[in-house]
Amino acid sequence: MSNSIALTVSAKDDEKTIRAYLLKSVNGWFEKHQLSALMGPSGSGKTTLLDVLAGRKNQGVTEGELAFGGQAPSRQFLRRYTGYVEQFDTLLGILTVEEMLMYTAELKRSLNEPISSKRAAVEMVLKKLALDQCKDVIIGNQMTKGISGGQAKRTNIGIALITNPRVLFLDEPTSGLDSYTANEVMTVVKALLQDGTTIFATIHSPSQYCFSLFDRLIMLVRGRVLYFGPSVGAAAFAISITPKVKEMSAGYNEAEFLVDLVTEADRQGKGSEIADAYEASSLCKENQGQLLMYTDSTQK
Ligand SMILES: Nc1ncnc2c1ncn2[C@@H]1O[C@H](COP(=O)(O)OP(=O)(O)OP(=O)(O)O)[C@@H](O)[C@H]1O
Repeated sequence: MSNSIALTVSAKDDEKTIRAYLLKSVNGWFEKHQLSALMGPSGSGKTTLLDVLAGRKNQGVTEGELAFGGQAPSRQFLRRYTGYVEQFDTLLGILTVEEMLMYTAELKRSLNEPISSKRAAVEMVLKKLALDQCKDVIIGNQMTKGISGGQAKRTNIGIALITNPRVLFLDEPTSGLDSYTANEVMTVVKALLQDGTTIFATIHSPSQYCFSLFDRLIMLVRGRVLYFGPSVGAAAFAISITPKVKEMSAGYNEAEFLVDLVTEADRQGKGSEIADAYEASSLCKENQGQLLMYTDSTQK
């Protein structure tokens, strides 16, 4: 749950140092067994919000309230129970997929855990991410061809899964993938919810199929929320509060049009107008009411 999250950094304005908002009044909640998307134009604050939620932001001043299961997260909690998958692969090209996961297990799981148990954890991750078929293939690099782009994304997710996180943050899990492979990766991610994991992913322009896999969506413009709610109905709502700077022509899917529309409106200087319209909407009031109930119930 996040309540009134704001992040400011120092910036220069006419030689004066001011506080600039990267995030402002960001409210929302994410539930287990749910896959939530974070969308918005480039530079709208998606990675920044993901970093704040995952406790990885060490620049600027963060304000507001952040709770996991009703409690403010400690550093240990975040390290033990959350996993973060960065946009760019952090894999060692000389290892095979299985070796990479085993290396991570040795590095991140308890020193006292027997090797057989670490091996079992690696096998489980290989199975969950449908990586068993390529477990003995070298990861590779620009010079030596190894596993495919989709397999590399899944291996990267596997690294985060090795410690059994309860909350998984994914930054652009489909970037650089063709739509078939992107859909395949997101189908595998969706299946991870069965264990009760909460998954939150930034995503740029998802295919219609990929968008349909998301349960909830939070959409940002200029570091402010313009939609928070179920992904079904998101497009209609966001389109209703966004100035009509372009038409939905044939060939667009809803999610793609939504991002293009908001980006175009923002480029025309109407970003704050859209965020104001969300804040004045009945949806925002309902969300605030729900958030209050969450806060009250966890404080009792
Ligand atoms: N330390 C900083 N000081 C000033 N501005 C910053 C700092 N860090 C990030 N920004 C700005 O904050 C904004 C949000 O950046 P962020 O990376 O979160 O955007 P994004 O929505 O993830 O973008 P993209 O889709 O292009 O990855 C950008 O305009 C960026 O330039």
